[in-house]
Formats: sequence, structure tokens, C-alpha cells
Amino acid sequence: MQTSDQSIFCPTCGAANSQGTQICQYCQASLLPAAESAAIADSSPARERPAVIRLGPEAEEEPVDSRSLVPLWPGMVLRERYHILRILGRGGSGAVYEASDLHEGERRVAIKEIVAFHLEPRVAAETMAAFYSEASLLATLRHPSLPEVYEYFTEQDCCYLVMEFIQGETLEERLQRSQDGRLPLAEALEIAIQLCTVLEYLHSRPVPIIFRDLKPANIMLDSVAGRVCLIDFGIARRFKPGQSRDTLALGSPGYAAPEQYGRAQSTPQADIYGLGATLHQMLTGVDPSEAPLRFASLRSFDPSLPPELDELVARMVEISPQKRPASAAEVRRQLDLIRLQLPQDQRTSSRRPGQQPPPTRGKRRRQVAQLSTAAPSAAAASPAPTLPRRLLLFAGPFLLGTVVGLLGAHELGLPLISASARLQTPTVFARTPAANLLSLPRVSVRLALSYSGHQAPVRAVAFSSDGQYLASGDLAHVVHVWEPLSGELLLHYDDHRAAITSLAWLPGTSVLASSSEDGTVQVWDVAQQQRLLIYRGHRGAVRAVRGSAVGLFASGGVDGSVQVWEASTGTRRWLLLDGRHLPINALSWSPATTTLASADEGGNVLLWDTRSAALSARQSILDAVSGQPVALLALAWSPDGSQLAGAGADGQVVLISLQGSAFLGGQAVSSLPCTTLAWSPDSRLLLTGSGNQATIWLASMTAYSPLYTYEEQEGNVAAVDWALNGGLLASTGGNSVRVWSVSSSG
Ligand SMILES: Nc1ncnc2c1ncn2[C@@H]1O[C@H](COP(=O)(O)OP(=O)(O)OP(=O)(O)O)[C@@H](O)[C@H]1O
Repeated sequence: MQTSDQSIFCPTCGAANSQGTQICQYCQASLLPAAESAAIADSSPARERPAVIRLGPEAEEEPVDSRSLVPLWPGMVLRERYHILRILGRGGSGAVYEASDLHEGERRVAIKEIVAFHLEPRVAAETMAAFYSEASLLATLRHPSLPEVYEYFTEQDCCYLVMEFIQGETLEERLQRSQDGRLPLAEALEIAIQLCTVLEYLHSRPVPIIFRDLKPANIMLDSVAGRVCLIDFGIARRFKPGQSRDTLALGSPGYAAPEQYGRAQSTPQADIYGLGATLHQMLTGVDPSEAPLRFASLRSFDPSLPPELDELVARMVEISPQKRPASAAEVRRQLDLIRLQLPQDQRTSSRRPGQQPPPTRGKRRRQVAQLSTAAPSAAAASPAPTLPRRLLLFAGPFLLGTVVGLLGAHELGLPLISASARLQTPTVFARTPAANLLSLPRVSVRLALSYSGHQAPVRAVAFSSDGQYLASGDLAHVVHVWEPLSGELLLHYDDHRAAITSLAWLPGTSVLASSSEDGTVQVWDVAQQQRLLIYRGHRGAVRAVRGSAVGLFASGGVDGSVQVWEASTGTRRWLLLDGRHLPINALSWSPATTTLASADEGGNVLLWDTRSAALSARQSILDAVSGQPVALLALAWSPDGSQLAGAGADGQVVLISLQGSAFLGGQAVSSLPCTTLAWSPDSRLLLTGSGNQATIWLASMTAYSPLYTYEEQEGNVAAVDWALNGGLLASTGGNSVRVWSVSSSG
């Protein structure tokens, strides 16, 4: 359904006028008294006051346009069944997708989505009720010109209608392709006659069904079967005898009959009007939405057109429904007669509706890639008995050649790396003068090794909780798991299809999760060398994943949702939304796992109570100079649970005390974005990465004192981590990962 955001509909003639107009430009009636009711025609769920789902006490509500919501992601599998292939179109209330049905031999289906999760609970409930009513209506219909409905369901506050996929194009696209925007007479007649048959069918149901939105964009021409199909039953309604006017005025300007604008109840004559407007456009090339309710004689455009057709179309678009033909059946009979009277060579179209010119070599549609047989179903555990594709285990120390750099490890009691390791040019720490040297702890930092097994910039690093493993992930979607003190590569994983964004271990286990711009989180057990599952609950890139000690992963991404799911099965426990739909950049669990913190692109830190899955606090972070919200890029809870640190795109690091959720203030640590953060195990020191510098700070409430700054020569420091058992930290720089041994005193 399409309504113009800029239009106000005349209550007298139904014409669309621009907002602010006081006199109808078509019939000169006053628009003022009716403005309020006419505006109903312009309402859509997307324009309702937005709502917040699982809203906490401090959350505010802001308008959300459903068109800005991120749709399902090509590649994801909906309901463990429908593999989304591409977006076919987007409308006011959601999108339509082409998908392959994995339960039906990869049968091609079209899935229509109605997004409701951004709506107020009341509006969402109404939307869903309307959806079920329309879907159940459509599911009962059987006609060659209607797509068959296979299934409908709701999932995460979105409604989905799975239907027959029609291979072809819309009549609107066909008209755009044609010369002068019109069609040959025989083709137009064939399309109109087929439309009459489906309208006859709808209007003759025991309770007649009025389509109410007949227009070229809602008509599909099946290039395989040569049939004409009606799509988009969004505003179809049952005709209720005795009702004087429609509850809601809906339709598309130019094609909608005047009575659809609230003056009367729409009857089958409303569909005859829409068909007349469409037929007029097919024969003249004039788009009726440009001058609604004005239809010049067909023969004024093309004098060769039959006068009977001219007269029939003029009757079909009469303002008064009573003057229009009595039924679609009558229109069809007349069109048949007109066609019969045409000279033999003009009676049949050289092409069936929707039939395309034969494809030229090399222009055929590419076969859509099939799901990898190794990929487990969405959000479900895979019993995968074998290693996933490209999951390789390398035993032995052959990677020692890539392990370079060793400075004074013996001083710190670290094991020496094999003498075969090449020594790197010594790395120099620039010791930054501290404000008050006497009161500051002493930090001793030594480079233990540089790992250069990656072929692309490294974006994420994470120590397992026992410090045995270090995982690193890069822009070329490769994850390596290696032994941090020897650099021995244990696992090479490249089943992601886009850059790795974040890595997280499940505390106390060898289970690792990697999130990616490909929209998935992949989970595998490093010790078992087995992938456990692929989590596909997000729409769009996943930017953060974090594991909790109670067997849950939390993930967040550009779709603005935080999702909490079971690490062993991928079953989602909570979908946490705050109504703003700002991309989630970072997550952190409180050590007691009772709170989950998320940070978004709009500078909000949100605290979610994991017992009630409700928002318990929100803190907005503003740029120290401009006062504007600043995107938060990293978040880390101190291991003692007392405070939460956030890093901003303005180079600011903020601290939030968790006693009373007080914001303790922030300090600019760099003029460049601060992209990564990690706490020392004793919760006293904070490691940040900004530009090409990695800095260790004494993180006091009032000021941060820099203790060490390392200037990375190979690129920016995109990620850092501090091993929980102390002693080691890791930082990235270009394609390399450096492992440092660290000790502090005082
Ligand atoms: N059954 C189908 N088979 C193939 N393609 C379809 C099918 N249904 C819809 N489409 C494609 O999806 C596009 C959008 O469909 P539709 O008009 O139903 O949704 P919409 O524009 O989101 O609806 P609305 O106008 O209610 O906002 C169509 O233009 C068409 O290209």
C-alpha cells in the first residue's frame, strides 16, 4: 500500500493535494474542515508514535520509521527453514524477500514481512491482528492470479507471510520498460481480462473481498506461466453490507476510487475504478497519480483505439460508483467483445503477459548459491560430526618462524621461546611522564612475542579465561587461535564471509564465538575442534559478542538489537530493544552476570537487568567539546564489578560507577577515536587503544594517569585484551598481534 507522506486527500473528490493546500486543486472544495479525517489516509504504522519494547524506567521514546529498520539479511535462515536470498522490495511496513524453502527442496518462495517490533504494544497488537486476518483470508483463496500462501507466522514481533514466488516483473516495471510508458493494445487487453477474472473471483466470495489497491505496482506478470497475478493484499477487506463507510481510508492516489477516502464503503466498484485507471495508463502511458480523477479520452491519445473501449474505460473511472459497470464480469465480457472485433492480427499479443525477450547469452540470472551443507541450521546446535569446512588444526611448532620479538622475558620468569624464533627490531616504549610519580604504581611491560600469522589487519583479540589460548580475527574473515607464549597456531578458521568484528570466550570453557560483518556469530569448541553452531538472529553486521559465566552469549549489531542466547544451542533467551535502533558497538557483562551493558552509536550506555530482561539504566555520553552525543566504540566492566569503562569516537574514556549507576565523568585520552579497552585483573589499570598508541592508565575516578604508551609502527591499535590471570596482555597493530608480559607494583 502506498500513500504519499506529502498528500492530503480531498474529502469531496478524493484527489491528492499537497500538504498545506486549503482548496482542492481538482474540485475546488475546501480542504480545511476535513483535514483531520483526510489525514487518516496518510497514516501508516510507521508514522504511529513509536514504542519501546522491554523499556526500562529511564528509556525515552523517539520516532522510528520502519523503513529505516534493517531487514532480514540475505544469507540468514529464518525459522530454521527459509534461506533469505535477496530483498525484492521495501514498503511502508516492511520488506518482501526472495527465499529458498529448505524444507521443500529449496522451493523458491516470496516472504512478505510486516515489522511491528518498533510499535507501541497496542499498535503492534493491532498490526498483528490485522496481519493474521489478512493472511488467513489470503490462505483460503485459490486462483491462478493469486500467489498461493504456504504459511504465515510471527517471529520477534514481525509478521511473515510465505507465498508462491512469481518469477517476473510488476506491471509498473513493464510500463517503465516500454516505449512511451504504454503497451500494445492486445497485451493491455489480455492483462485487463485476466485481472477481471481474479476480481470476479474475489467479488464473488461468500463474503465479497475488495482488493482496494489495484495499480501497476501491485500486479505481477509471471514470465514463466504467462499469467497476471495480484500481489500485496495489505488493504484488501471484506465487504460488510450495511456499513456506510470504510473504517480507514486507504489506497493509492490516482488509482483509488473517490469513495475510498472515507465518503462511502468501498464496493466491487472501487476495484473496477482501479482497473479502469490501470487500463487507461497501459493504453495512454499517463500515470494517473500525477492528476488523480482526470482521465482524458483514450482516443485523444490514440485515435486508432476502439471507441467502445474508450467508452468502457470512461465508465470504469466514473466518480460515482453507480455509473461504473455493475461487475468485473461485465467488464470482462465487454473486453472480450472488443478483442473479438479487432482485426485478426491485432487480437493476440506477440508476447504473453510478462514474457521477456529471450535472454541473451551471459545475461542469464546467476544461480543463487546454496547453503553450505556443512552449515548448521539457524540458531540451533549442530550435531556436526566432522570439522566444518576450512577449520584446520595445525599441530607442531612450524609457525615459530612467524613468532618474532623477545625482550627480556627471562627477567619476568616467562618461558623462553625457541631459539629458532627470529628476533624483531626491538620495540620501544615511550614512557609518558606521569603526573605524580610517587603515588603511581610501577608497571613493567615487556614484549613477549609478535604474531604475524594474519594476512590482513587484525580487528579483534581475546584471551581465553584461563589464559591458555589467544584468539585473533582479521578483516579477511580469518580467526586464529594460538598459544600466547609460543605463538603456536592451534586453529585456523575462515568460515565467515566478511570481516571479524569481535571475539569472545565463554568463561571457564574452550568455547569461542566470533562475530562478523556477515551477520552471523559462529561458535565452536576449540578443544573439541568442532563448530557448535551459527547464530543468525541478527539483521546486518554483528559488531559485538560477549560470553557470560552462565553459558550465555550476548550479541549486538547494526540492527540495534542486543540478543542473549544459549551458547550450547543458540536458542535466544532475550531480544533487548530500546526503541532507538542505533547500531550496537559494544557489550560487556557484569562479572556477576546480573547486568549486561550495551553501548551504541548514539553515545548511550544501557544497563540491562538480566533477571528481568529489562532496561535498568541509561547514560548518554556527550562529546567533551561539542556537547554532541558521541559514538561509543568499546565497553569493559572492571573485573571487580565496581565500574564500567566506555571508549568514545572522540577519544574520550568514560567511567560509570555501578553503585547507583552514577556517571563518574570522562577524560579525553586521545584526539583520535578510542577503539578498544581492557582492564587489568585487579581492576586498577586500564589499557586503551587509540590511533597507533596503546596506553596503560591508572584509572582513577578523577583523572587518568598514563603509565605506559606504546607506539605501534605497523598500524592502528584496533583491539587489546588483558588476560584474566594477569601477566599478559595483547594488542593489535596492522596484521600483527603483540603479546606483552606485564607486572605492576606499588
Ligand atoms: N509473490 C511474489 N513473488 C515475487 N515477487 C514478489 C511477490 N510479492 C511481492 N513481490 C515483489 O516485492 C515487491 C514488493 O511487494 P509488495 O508490493 O507486496 O510489498 P510492499 O511494497 O512492501 O507493500 P506495501 O505497498 O503494502 O508497502 C513487489 O514489487 C515485487 O517485486
